[in-house]
Parts: sequence; structure tokens; C-alpha cells
Amino acid sequence: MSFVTVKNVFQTYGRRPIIERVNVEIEEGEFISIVGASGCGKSTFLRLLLAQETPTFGSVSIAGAAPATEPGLDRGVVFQRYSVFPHLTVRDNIVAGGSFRRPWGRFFGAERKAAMARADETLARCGLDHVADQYPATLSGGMQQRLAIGQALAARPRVLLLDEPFGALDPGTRLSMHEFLTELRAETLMTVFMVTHDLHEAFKLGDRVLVFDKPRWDPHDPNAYGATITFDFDARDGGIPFQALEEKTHVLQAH
Ligand SMILES: Nc1ncnc2c1ncn2[C@@H]1O[C@H](COP(=O)(O)OP(=O)(O)OP(=O)(O)O)[C@@H](O)[C@H]1O
Repeated sequence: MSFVTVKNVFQTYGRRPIIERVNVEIEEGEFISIVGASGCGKSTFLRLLLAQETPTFGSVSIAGAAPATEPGLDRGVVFQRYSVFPHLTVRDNIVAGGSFRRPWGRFFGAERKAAMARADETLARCGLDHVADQYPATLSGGMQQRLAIGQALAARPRVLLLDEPFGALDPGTRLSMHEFLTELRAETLMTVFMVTHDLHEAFKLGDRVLVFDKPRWDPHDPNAYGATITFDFDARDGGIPFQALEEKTHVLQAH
């Protein structure tokens, strides 16, 4: 059985369908990139995996059970959009991220020392070691976002959900975060779902790229139908070259 199974899922807000007939199976350790037009339900899909919402119809299961409503020891889901703690220093924010997996949520004595050392490693990887003792409010927006990503990764979750995690970062920082995430995946068996608007990033990082789109469209009522997964690309080993995709969609017949 697959690690994550999404079976015939529909999600409707009021009378408006957002996603419909979504079926997908994910193996543990896969990196799933999710792309699609704005407003077609990508974040809604992540919320269903997080159990922040329950589907109007259909089912979601993770490791053979409905996803727990709280991130826990058994299923360390951490969502990138959880904001950082303003009253903790940058280093303590990372330590706190790592402690989410503990039943009492705190480290003491030698364990705390080890947690601080691990936090310093994560901070160096995120390029935040020089601001370890500062508070988040003193950081730029991009640095705060890097801290949020570092905090999420510090918990070493079994499933990591990322909603446009690198969208606000400058190109250089973005590349180093790609490397960081790739290294971390090599070290853990983490399953990753990442929503991105950057196709190149989607194919570079993902094992698979899921495309959300509306297969049915009523020009008189654009909200009449929901979106579903219209493509499931295998992006391993370089995947389908990004350019080839573009060319294919723009092929004109010579005659
Ligand atoms: N709780 C809610 N109640 C009603 N409508 C909602 C709710 N959450 C989202 N929506 C609507 O559902 C649609 C899908 O939203 P969602 O955020 O999942 O899309 P998205 O694909 O992630 O978009 P983007 O790429 O712009 O982030 C949007 O039109 C949004 O306005």
C-alpha cells in the first residue's frame, strides 16, 4: 500500500467546487512538486493532507490512517507557514522546531547542548549563523522566511509540506536552499509536498510534478467546476526537459 493515498477527493466551499475527483498515490520518500494556476486549489490540497480540513467527499490516508489533526511524534508534519516565535532568538527558534517531536517539547542538560549544536548546524546551512542571537523582528523578510524553513526542517518531519517556500527569496539564497533541502532529503526518508509557481524549480527538486488544472471550464461561470490533477510527470533523472514541454505545447503544423 502507498504511504499517502488520496482517493476520489472533492472539496467544496459553500456551493463552489474547488477540487474534484483527485486520486493520487505517493510512496514514502518521494518529493512531489505541485504546480498550477493561481486559485486552483493547491493550498487547499495541502490543507487536506495536513487535516486542517476534511474533504467534502473522498478520503486521504497517510501511513494507513486518516491524517492526525495535530502534528505528533508518529507523524511529524510541519507546515512551512507556521510563523516563527517572536520572543525567541533565532537559535532558540530552531531548537524549538526540533523539540516539536518530543512529548514534553523541551530539551534539558546534555540533550539541550546537543540540540543547540544541531541548531547551529541548521543555522549555518540556512546562512543564519551570524544572527543566531538576534530576535526575528531584526531580520529581513527573506531571512525570516529562511528561519521558518530551517525551523520546519529541524523537526525532521516524516512528511514536509511546503507552500511556495522559496518564493520570496533572492536567486542566490534560493539556490542554496535547494541544496540544503536536497542534502536533507538524502539524509532522511522525508516525503515532501512542495507547491511552487516556478516550473524549473518543480522539475529540479521533484521526483514527480503534479499539475492542478480545471479540465472543464464554463466561460460564463468560471467557478462552476473545480480543479483536478491533470498531469503526473516523472521528473527523476532530470525528468522531462522543461524546454521540451514548452515546445510541445507550442508546436504548429507546417501545413
Ligand atoms: N476557507 C475557504 N473558504 C472559502 N473559499 C476558500 C477558502 N480557502 C480557499 N478558498 C478559495 O478556494 C480557491 C482555491 O484556493 P487555494 O488557496 O487552495 O488556491 P491555490 O492554487 O493555492 O492558489 P495560489 O496559487 O494563488 O496560492 C480560491 O479561489 C480561494 O479563494
